[in-house]
Amino acid sequence: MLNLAPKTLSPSPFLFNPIPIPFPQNPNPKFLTQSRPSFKSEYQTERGHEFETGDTFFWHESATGRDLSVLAASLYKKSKSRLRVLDALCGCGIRSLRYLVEAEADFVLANDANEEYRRIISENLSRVDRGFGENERRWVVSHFDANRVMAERYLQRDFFDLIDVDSFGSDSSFFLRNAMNALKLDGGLLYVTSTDGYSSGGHRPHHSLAAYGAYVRPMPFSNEVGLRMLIGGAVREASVLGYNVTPLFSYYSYHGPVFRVMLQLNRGKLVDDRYYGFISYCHQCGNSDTISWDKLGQISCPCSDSKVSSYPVVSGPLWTGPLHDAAYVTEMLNLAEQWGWVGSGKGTDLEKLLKLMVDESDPRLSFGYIKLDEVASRAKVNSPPLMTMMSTIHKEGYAASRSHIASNAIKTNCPMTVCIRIAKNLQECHS
Ligand SMILES: C[S@@+](CC[C@H](N)C(=O)[O-])C[C@H]1O[C@@H](n2cnc3c(N)ncnc32)[C@H](O)[C@@H]1O
Repeated sequence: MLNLAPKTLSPSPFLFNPIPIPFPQNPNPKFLTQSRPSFKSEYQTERGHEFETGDTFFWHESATGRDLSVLAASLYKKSKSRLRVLDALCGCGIRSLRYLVEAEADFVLANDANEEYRRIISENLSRVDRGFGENERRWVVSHFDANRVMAERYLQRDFFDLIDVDSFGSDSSFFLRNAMNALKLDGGLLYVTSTDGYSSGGHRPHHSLAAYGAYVRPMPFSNEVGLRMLIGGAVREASVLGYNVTPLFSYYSYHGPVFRVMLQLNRGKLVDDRYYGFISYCHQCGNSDTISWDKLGQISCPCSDSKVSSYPVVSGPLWTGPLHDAAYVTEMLNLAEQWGWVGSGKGTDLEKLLKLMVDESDPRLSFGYIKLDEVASRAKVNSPPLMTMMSTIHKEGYAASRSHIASNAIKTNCPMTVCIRIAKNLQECHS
């Protein structure tokens, strides 16, 4: 039986072989050597926590991504009364610190392959249990390749409730199999990241095929495709292991750009092909659709007279199901309000984001989003005002919501032809 009690500092007593892997052997050296964001100050404050960043890889633009994961982790702790976290690529350790303080994690293993970060991570985490004896510490720092840490935890049957794989700049698919193996599979959480805007934009389909198992073509809602590509890759990997995946929230940020998804894994039902399939986009008429596996040979588009159209381009397989669990996101919003992060007329970006995520979860909405610039260009009118467009779409009996991904776009089940007609009418009314 493993002792979960707080341990001394690295090298981690959890690991089979406490000899760190030297950098050149790291399987992903490109990631370690890439240029890092620089800051004037070596100290930062986030949600009231002061911490040192020094020369570590730290982006304050990722604060919202950290807020979201801490909220989800805290809800998990409240429902399961336990929370063991692996912060597998921890940088300066800010996430580990926040999981310990805000989500009240019982234990955090803060790992970063870069040994030069040892002092900074340890000092940042020392602030958490200040006043406690060394034996009462809830955290351990290690410096190994993340895949190695996860594989060793799995072999020791020492599982985590939450694994955070912040693989900024590299493919999280590289870590997925080991992360899933090291996760508790009665609802354990896996937070994964991609910064692969080229692949989601359809600019390197062979790479997206290799990394995420999806051949991705250019589509106007490519940033949502990026989230679906990331989830789809995890769905495929999980189903190999006999697990199913539920996205709790999916977050796109244009800083990077970064795609982050919080996935819940459970044993049992394998990949649900209702939610794992193909997406088509017709450049001719602007309509998009999902295509199930059994309809792959019969792709046509409403704008085409012929049975088999040459117009739609197809990407996939991707996750085609809901991007968020609306109930979970609502609980996150309530918790954020309790913590004073939102509410009282503050109208914070986090509040707007969480509310948009709930709106986006309306089951009547189709995947993707329609950019109003595209509607305007097809209708040959000026770009229609977003709120007027949405209310007119509602009046016509369709569902519509704003998108957290693109500010001048709507998610809707309204066909492009109807959007074009509405945009033309709006222009006529105002001229
Ligand atoms: C995006 S940064 C982490 C940022 C941090 N999670 C935060 O929120 O501030 C990625 C980190 O992963 C580390 N890293 C790169 N490859 C790794 C690997 N294979 N295993 C473990 N850590 C790795 C890098 O040293 C870098 O600090």
